[in-house]
Amino acid sequence: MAQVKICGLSDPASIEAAVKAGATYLGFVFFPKSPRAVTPEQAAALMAAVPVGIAKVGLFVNPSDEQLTTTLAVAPLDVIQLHGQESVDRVAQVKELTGLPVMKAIGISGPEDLPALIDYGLVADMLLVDAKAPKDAILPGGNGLVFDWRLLVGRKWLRPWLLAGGLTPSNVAEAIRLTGARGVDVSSGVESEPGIKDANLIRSFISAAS
Ligand SMILES: O=C(O)c1ccccc1NCC(=O)[C@H](O)[C@H](O)COP(=O)(O)O
Repeated sequence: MAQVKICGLSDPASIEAAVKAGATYLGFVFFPKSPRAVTPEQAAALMAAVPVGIAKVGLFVNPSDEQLTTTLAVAPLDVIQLHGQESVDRVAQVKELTGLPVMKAIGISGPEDLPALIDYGLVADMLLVDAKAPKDAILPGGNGLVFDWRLLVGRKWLRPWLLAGGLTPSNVAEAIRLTGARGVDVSSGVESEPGIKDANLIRSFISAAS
């Protein structure tokens, strides 16, 4: 079974569904422009119901040191996900500052984006390989866009990685088969509308990724 990260959780019922269905990672979005955004206090309350052994991932976009430290003072995160234009050096700084593993998101739209997988793979603990957001997008992720999975076929990886971008209960099994991904991430593919997770879709997605 592939590891599954359900991203953008903001209500207790969805967290319960994800936990019971066997999610490995639960993602909490600390980016105010997102319809999935939570405050550190809201995240802390939601995380109280998460069993030990399931990683609580905090998603940040170009965070300042202050945003990271004030969030961590309230919300007990296990992993930091960086989903902005953070440089390789900044990834290293965030690891040092927080003492936590960092998952760096890499946006892919074509072969020209693949070298970043090596550059960031040298410093990040994990990679999240996602569809690159359009230039005019409000959100750098969570847009339900698929990239050409064939770009990843046969690739040797320096680090553990999750496949993301437009995954749904209907296409996740084929995405895993084609890319060999051992982990997958989903947000909008398990929502009934932007920011509203659907427990049935969460269960279907995790079952299909098994
Ligand atoms: O989901 C968001 O609202 C979001 C906002 C800002 C930066 C990143 C965001 N999501 C990142 C994720 O990890 C998503 O799960 C990933 O992009 C896949 O999203 P989707 O294509 O909707 O499944």
